[in-house]
Amino acid sequence: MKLWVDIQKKLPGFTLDVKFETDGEILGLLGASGSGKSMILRCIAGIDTPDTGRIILNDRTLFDSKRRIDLPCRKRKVGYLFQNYALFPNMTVEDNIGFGIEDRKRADRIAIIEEKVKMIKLEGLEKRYPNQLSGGQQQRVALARALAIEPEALLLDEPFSALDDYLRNHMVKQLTETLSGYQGVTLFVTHNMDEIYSICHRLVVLSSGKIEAKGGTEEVFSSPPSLVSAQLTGCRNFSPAIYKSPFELEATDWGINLKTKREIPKQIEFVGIHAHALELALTEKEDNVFEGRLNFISETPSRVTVYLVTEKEARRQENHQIQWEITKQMWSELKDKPQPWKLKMNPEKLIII
Ligand SMILES: Nc1ncnc2c1ncn2[C@@H]1O[C@H](COP(=O)(O)OP(=O)(O)OP(=O)(O)O)[C@@H](O)[C@H]1O
Repeated sequence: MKLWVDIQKKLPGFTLDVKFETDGEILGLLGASGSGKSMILRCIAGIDTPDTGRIILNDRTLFDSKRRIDLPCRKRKVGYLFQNYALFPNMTVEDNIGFGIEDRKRADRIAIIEEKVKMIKLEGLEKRYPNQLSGGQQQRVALARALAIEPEALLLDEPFSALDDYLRNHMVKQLTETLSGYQGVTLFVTHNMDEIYSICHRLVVLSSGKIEAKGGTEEVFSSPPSLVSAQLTGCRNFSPAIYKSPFELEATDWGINLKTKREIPKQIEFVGIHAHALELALTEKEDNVFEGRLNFISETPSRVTVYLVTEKEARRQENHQIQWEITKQMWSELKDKPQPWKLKMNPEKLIII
């Protein structure tokens, strides 16, 4: 199973220009709103047409501008799960699922619908209309409809964006289970990095219609190659950086020198560290220990984000904050300890850009 995409499309104020390929693993497309994620899916599905380029699914050319090939949607064998599910409101669950397979023999069609209803665990609700289903159930019907055509590629466009947190976690688990039995290519679009991290093995990071990073999900999250890809994969702490030696840099906004595990290129621009990767220092002798003072905190029900200013920055009366994300438990142990606190940036966790 293989999908190969190399497409360009120009619109007023926006240019899409991407090239990537993917096989049977789930590929995530991560990008901010307006970065071109849906447009890529629409071009693969045949709903939108690139200006130039090629799209090849397994050994079939879906689109080739030079050879003037542009297969219609229904011949592409591509299943599309839209952001808002786009179920037909006047059709029952079974008719929605069977919509794309009306050309099949009646008995086959009934068998496929039955199998898909079972897959999404909606037995007994076949005669219901979409407005008689919960958001999560509607989404499962939309997934069943996309899979009923037995697609070689499945395109999922922000399938969880309309769900609340509880249902979202539940659906992520369910979708992963359903997809584990699916043999085709899957593209999963979202701007939610947690979803990408838990669902996708590989990742393409998009910004303004261009690819900022691609590779294994873990690898891109731990070593994003650009500032934008680091931000999109959740890094909130950055400082401009100056090369000092192959394994030492100066983080100018934070007023500290840092040792690194990875060799630093002379043209280094930024250093970053994830908010959850900061640690309390156990001894002064460790690498990359610095002193920080509390500026303020923000809380969620389970985590606390501590906004710190390094001691040097405080003296310079600068205010480049460092975010440190910790558990509530850790915060309750930390908050009454005398300041400045001694923290460290583990050399292995530094992101070098
Ligand atoms: N028909 C169109 N005419 C002009 N510009 C368009 C058209 N369709 C999309 N765009 C622009 O193309 C860009 C990419 O849109 P796209 O819907 O692919 O973004 P996205 O990354 O999926 O965003 P979101 O996460 O908000 O859905 C946007 O800047 C959008 O305004």
